[in-house]
Amino acid sequence: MSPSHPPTTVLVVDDSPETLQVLVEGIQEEGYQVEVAASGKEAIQKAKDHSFDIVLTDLVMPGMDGLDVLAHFTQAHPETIVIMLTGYATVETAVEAMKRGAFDYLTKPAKLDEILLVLERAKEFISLRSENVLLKSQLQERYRFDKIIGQSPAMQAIYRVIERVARTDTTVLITGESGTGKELIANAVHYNSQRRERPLVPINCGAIPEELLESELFGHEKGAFTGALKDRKGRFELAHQGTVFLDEIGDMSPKLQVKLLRFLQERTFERVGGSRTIEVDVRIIAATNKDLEKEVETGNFREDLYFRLNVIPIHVPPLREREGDIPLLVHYFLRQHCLKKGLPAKKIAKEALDYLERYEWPGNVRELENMIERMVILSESDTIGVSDLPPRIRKRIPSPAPDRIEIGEEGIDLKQILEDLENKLILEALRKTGGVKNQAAKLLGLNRTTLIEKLKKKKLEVPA
Ligand SMILES: Nc1ncnc2c1ncn2[C@@H]1O[C@H](COP(=O)(O)OP(=O)(O)OP(=O)(O)O)[C@@H](O)[C@H]1O
Repeated sequence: MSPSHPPTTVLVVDDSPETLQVLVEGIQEEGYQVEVAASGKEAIQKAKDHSFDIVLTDLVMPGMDGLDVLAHFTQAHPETIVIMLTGYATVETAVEAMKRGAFDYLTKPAKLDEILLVLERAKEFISLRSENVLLKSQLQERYRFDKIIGQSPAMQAIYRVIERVARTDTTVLITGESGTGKELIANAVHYNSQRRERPLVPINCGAIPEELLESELFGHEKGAFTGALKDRKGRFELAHQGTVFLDEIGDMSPKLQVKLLRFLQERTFERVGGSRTIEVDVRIIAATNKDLEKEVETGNFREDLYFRLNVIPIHVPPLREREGDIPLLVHYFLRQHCLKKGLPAKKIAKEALDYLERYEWPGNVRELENMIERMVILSESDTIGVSDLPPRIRKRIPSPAPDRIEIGEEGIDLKQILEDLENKLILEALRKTGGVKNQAAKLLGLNRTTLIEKLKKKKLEVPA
């Protein structure tokens, strides 16, 4: 353990004060924080107020003996390490103590050196154990959102919201362009919540005609409409104690918006064609790629429903705005799709990856994944190169220079011309991206720091 850790605490339990005196001084000198107890009873009392890393106890004591002390600590303070001190006559009992969970034993009269050695080992054990706990929790951390790839600040902020919101039953509204991973996030919220053992029931409100959607959501009674041959539970009932994921909520008809609003307010509903009021306990996660605020303004979406849904908003940014996530996703999908197809793992050439990083990805992660899947199948070599990329991604910004430039007798200043051209292109990229250096750098095929260095060197002003 490094010196910055708090000192290891040791409780020495012995009924003979002389032994105690010598032991305590010696152990303290080595940097341990030592407490003493003259009986098992006192030890238990002390452990109520302090937590000890290590208990060093005599085996034979009047009243509670060392085995009793051991039994108490393994029960009440399983983290504490117990070491037995024993005379030759009771070595067998000490061995028995080891079987019952003691860390080690020492025979009396124990030399201080021996004691320190055992303490050192115990300390090492404690340190390894806590490292192990840490590693395990880091693993959990990693696996918690194992299907969502991305380390950009934007994604990290989303992970933090997921974590916080998963612990509650609050309604969540996930917005973002198509293919940004909204459904994946809805899944993460559900599977990290206390409802994880109960169903997550998704429904795409945009894909189902209104009449059908109503009965899908709320269920129907026999005879409610032609074709309703028997009673049927809706998704809300099926999701009882779980989560309902209402995808494409922005496409819901005004009539259903009213019914959904009532459900959100009262948590009760009637099946289509039914009069019995049904109560269910579900958490609602809704998602849309529409700008709901705009939809509210134009009267397509009820404002009151919008407020009910937008309790915790999660906005998923488009892929082109997630700094550094594209290479992570590319490698992840390459691995996944090669594995799925039983192919040896393929790599991607740096230059090809550069193109992918510069592309705008209007279809976001879905488009990226589909493209990688196709390339895995189509590319014949084990490294994907620029020629394997679809033409739309390979296209370059058209060169602003004409095909042929005359050079007169007087010659030209090549350096100056190139410098001017470079300046113009940099300014154009900055103008196009509203001065956002990150995006401008991408347009220019530079990394951000290179662009910033160039701006500084050339003393260029970022256009307003
Ligand atoms: N961060 C990510 N890491 C790994 N895979 C992702 C990520 N984001 C999206 N995907 C994958 O991309 C595809 C599209 O994601 P998803 O369906 O969650 O998007 P969406 O925003 O709900 O899309 P839509 O609005 O069109 O319904 C899925 O196959 C999903 O697994």
